[in-house]
Amino acid sequence: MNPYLIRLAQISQQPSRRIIGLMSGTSLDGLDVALCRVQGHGPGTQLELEQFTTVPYSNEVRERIREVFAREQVSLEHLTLLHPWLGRLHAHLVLECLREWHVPASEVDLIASHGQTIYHAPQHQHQRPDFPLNATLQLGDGDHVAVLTGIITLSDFRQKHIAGGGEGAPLAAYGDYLLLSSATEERLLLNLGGIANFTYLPRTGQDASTAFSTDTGPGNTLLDATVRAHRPALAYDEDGRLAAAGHVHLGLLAALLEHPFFSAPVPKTTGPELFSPAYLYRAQQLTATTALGLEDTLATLTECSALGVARAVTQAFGDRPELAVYMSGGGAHNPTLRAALQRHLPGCSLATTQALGMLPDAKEAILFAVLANEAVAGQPVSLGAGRQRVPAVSMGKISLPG
Ligand SMILES: Nc1ncnc2c1ncn2[C@@H]1O[C@H](COP(=O)(O)OP(=O)(O)OP(=O)(O)O)[C@@H](O)[C@H]1O
Ligand SMILES: CC(=O)N[C@H]1[C@@H]2OC[C@@H](O2)[C@@H](O)[C@@H]1O[C@H](C)C(=O)O
Repeated sequence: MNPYLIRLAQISQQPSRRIIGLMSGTSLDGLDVALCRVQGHGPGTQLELEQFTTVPYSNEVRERIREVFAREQVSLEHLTLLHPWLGRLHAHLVLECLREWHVPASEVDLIASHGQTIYHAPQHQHQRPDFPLNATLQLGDGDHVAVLTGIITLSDFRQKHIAGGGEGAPLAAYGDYLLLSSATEERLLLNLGGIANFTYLPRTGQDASTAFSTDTGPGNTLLDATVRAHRPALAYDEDGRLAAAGHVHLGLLAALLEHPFFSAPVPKTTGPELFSPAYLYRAQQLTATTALGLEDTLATLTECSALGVARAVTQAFGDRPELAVYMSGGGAHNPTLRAALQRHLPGCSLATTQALGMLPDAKEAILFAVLANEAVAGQPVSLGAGRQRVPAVSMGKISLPG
C-alpha cells in the first residue's frame, strides 16, 4: 500500500490537523497563506489561525497570469505552461513561509490549495446552447505542490461543487456555516474581494438549508483596473481616497446597473469575465462619460459595488433588512466603500469579521483549510436539503507527494 495513503488515514483519525490554506484571488495581489490548527470536523470544528501572510506577487507573476486571466482567447501553450509553473511557485512560497515561521514541513498535515481562477463560466454568463453546463478553471496543479513540499495536498475544490449541481462558487457558505454561525444572531458574511460575495447564516438551530452564499457583482476589480489605467504606478485606491474626492455620475451608475446580472435572483456567481474594463467602457460610451475624471469614475464604481451588494441583500431579505454584517477581503479596508454600504443598508450593523475573532484578510484561505479538513476527516458538508447550489459534497482532489 502507498505509505501516503496510510498517512492520510492516520491524519483523518487525529483529533486535530495542521492545515495550510492557500488562496490566490481575482485581484492578483498575491498568495494568501494561512497556517491553521483545525480541531474536529463538521459542526464541532474549531480553528486556530497560527500564522497568516499574503506573499505579494511580483509583476512578472501578475503579467504571466494576466496573459490568460478572464480572456476568451489565449495561447494554449502559455496556459499549459502556467498550470505546473503556478503549482511550483505556490509550493516554493509555502516552503519560504514555513522557513520564516520555523515550522518544519513534516509538522504540517495537509495543504489546501485553491489555485488561481483564470476563467469562470457559469451557464447564465456563457449562454452557449452547445455546452449546457456550469464551468470554472483553476490553475496551479496540486501534484507539483505535493511533490515539492512533501505535504499531502488537496486542490481543485470547485469541480465537485459543479458536479453536485452548483456553479463552482461561492464555496464560502460551507466554511462560514461551520465556523461563524451564531445561536443569537442572523449573520451576513460579506467578502469584498475583486468580486463581492456574501453568505447568509440563519441562527444555529434554525433551518440550515436557508444558508447560502452568492456573488453580488464587482467588489474591487473595476476600481483596481481603473486606477491602474490612469495611474500605472498604483495598485489600488488606498483607503478609497481618490473615490472620496469624486462625485457619483448618476447616468453612468444607471448604465452600469442596467446589466441583467444585478436583477437575476440569488444565489448567482460571476467574475472579471463579465465585470471587465470592456463592461465599464460600454457603459461610458452609452452615457458619453469616457472622459470622466479618475475620481468621479472611482466614486461611481464604488457606488456600483455597494449597490450590487444592497440589491442582492434586498432581493433575498426584503426592503429594509436588519442583519449583522461582518466584512472581510481587501475592500473591508476601504472607508469610502464601507460608507456607501452603510448608506445603502441603513438597517444593518457593519463590522469586520475581526469582531468574530477571524482575521478578515485570512478568511478565504481559511475556508480552503476547512474544506480540506472536511474532505479528509468529515462527511460531505450538508446545509440540508432545499437550497439548490449548496450541494452536500466533499471537495478537493488529493495529491500524494510520492
Ligand atoms: N487600504 C485599502 N484601501 C482600499 N482598498 C484596499 C485596501 N486594501 C486592500 N484593498 C483592495 O482589496 C484588494 C485585494 O482584495 P482581496 O485580497 O480580498 O482580493 P481577492 O482575494 O484577490 O479577491 P476575490 O475574493 O474576488 O478572489 C486590492 O486590490 C484593493 O482593491
Ligand atoms: C470562481 C472563483 O474563483 N470565484 C471566487 C471569486 O472571488 C470572490 C468570488 O468570486 C467568489 O465567488 C469566489 O471565491 C470565494 C473564495 C468562494 O468561493 O467563496
